[in-house]
Amino acid sequence: MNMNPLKKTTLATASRQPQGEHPELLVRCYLQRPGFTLDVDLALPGRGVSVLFGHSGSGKTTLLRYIAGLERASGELVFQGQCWQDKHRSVPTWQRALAYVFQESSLFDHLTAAGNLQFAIQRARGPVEADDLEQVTELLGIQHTLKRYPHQLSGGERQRVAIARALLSKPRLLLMDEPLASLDEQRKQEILPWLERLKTHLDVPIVYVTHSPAEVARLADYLVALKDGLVVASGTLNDTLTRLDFPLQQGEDASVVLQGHIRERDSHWQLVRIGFANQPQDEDDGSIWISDPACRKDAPDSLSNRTGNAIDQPVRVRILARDVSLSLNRHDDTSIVNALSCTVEALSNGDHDALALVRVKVGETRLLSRMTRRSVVHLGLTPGQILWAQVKSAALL
Ligand SMILES: Nc1ncnc2c1ncn2[C@@H]1O[C@H](COP(=O)(O)OP(=O)(O)OP(=O)(O)O)[C@@H](O)[C@H]1O
Repeated sequence: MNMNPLKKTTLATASRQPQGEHPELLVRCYLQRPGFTLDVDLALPGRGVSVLFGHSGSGKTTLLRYIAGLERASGELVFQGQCWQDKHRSVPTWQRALAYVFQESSLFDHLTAAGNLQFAIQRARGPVEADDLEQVTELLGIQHTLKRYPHQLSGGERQRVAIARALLSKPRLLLMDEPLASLDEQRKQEILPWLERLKTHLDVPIVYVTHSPAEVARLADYLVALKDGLVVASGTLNDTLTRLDFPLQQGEDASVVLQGHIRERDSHWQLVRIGFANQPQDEDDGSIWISDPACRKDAPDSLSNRTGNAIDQPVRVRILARDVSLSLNRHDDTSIVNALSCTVEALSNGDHDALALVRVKVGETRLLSRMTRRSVVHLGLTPGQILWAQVKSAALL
């Protein structure tokens, strides 16, 4: 679906330019409250999902509301070459081509789901064809909800209708403020695949607020970490997650999220090979074997080996730093299937005095390994050193 093909312009100054992307949203914002200052200078890419991540009170919602024109602050805001705010003017929210999805679905209770969608269609920024309505309801899997009122829907269904309503207003930018926050864990797991579909099928850039590492791993293409109103890191998902000082990397959950493709299936041992290089034949950038998701009892049809369409399917894989060990020599006398030749890039102290975090490079792919500082000294690890990374397990997201 291509409801809103994006016009590409290059706007950012070099210092704020997101790598590998055309910046489409330039945000400079300065706002002071008692005990809190938001001071941000960012260039966000014009496609995919940019996640604003940070602890409670770090300023995520305030920044999103500023982009929407709901928060007064000094600064500058330029979206696709259009100035929404500078020191002379502030374009009102209704004139900004955006839609906002809140934590709670905010549907009209007296209207059915279809009525809520019609409300958006009547106020849309451009003509909404019958096809658009069909595509959006299919994309979010809400066809069965259309005749029902909000109180007759589950929390996840209500949120999906709210997202559909936002899309049918034909925004050129979608802002989502913790859209899963009001849902229990099971509902979150239900709705995440729909959000993943959204990002794959939609040409509208999304700015998404969350403090959930799981949502970052599944949805983010570009990541901005906020702390006490300041940007402490920003960049593509892989660049930020492999920074040793990134807030998400402190603790047991330190991990990288790699984007790759299913390259090969071993039906005898029920394993698949995930390659991280762009070319199927190129294994230099790393390639790991994991248990075949199609053989799980709850495997979705799209991954099923019976359909035969899974090879070359793009996937995301999360590898925890604690599941990666390093050794000077390659060992074949181990139960660990994946051994990758790698180069040490950087080392830092871990979240505990006894622990260290080591970043290694396998071709162009970066992994993190969490180990004791004693092991670092024992192996004599230094940047540039060539050794072997053993990946104990990896999760297909
Ligand atoms: N309307 C308001 N008036 C005054 N202070 C506010 C207001 N809204 C938020 N704040 C304060 O501004 C700071 C940033 O709040 P904000 O809601 O942007 O953080 P957040 O990162 O989105 O947090 P959370 O994850 O809990 O939603 C906090 O110190 C908060 O207490």
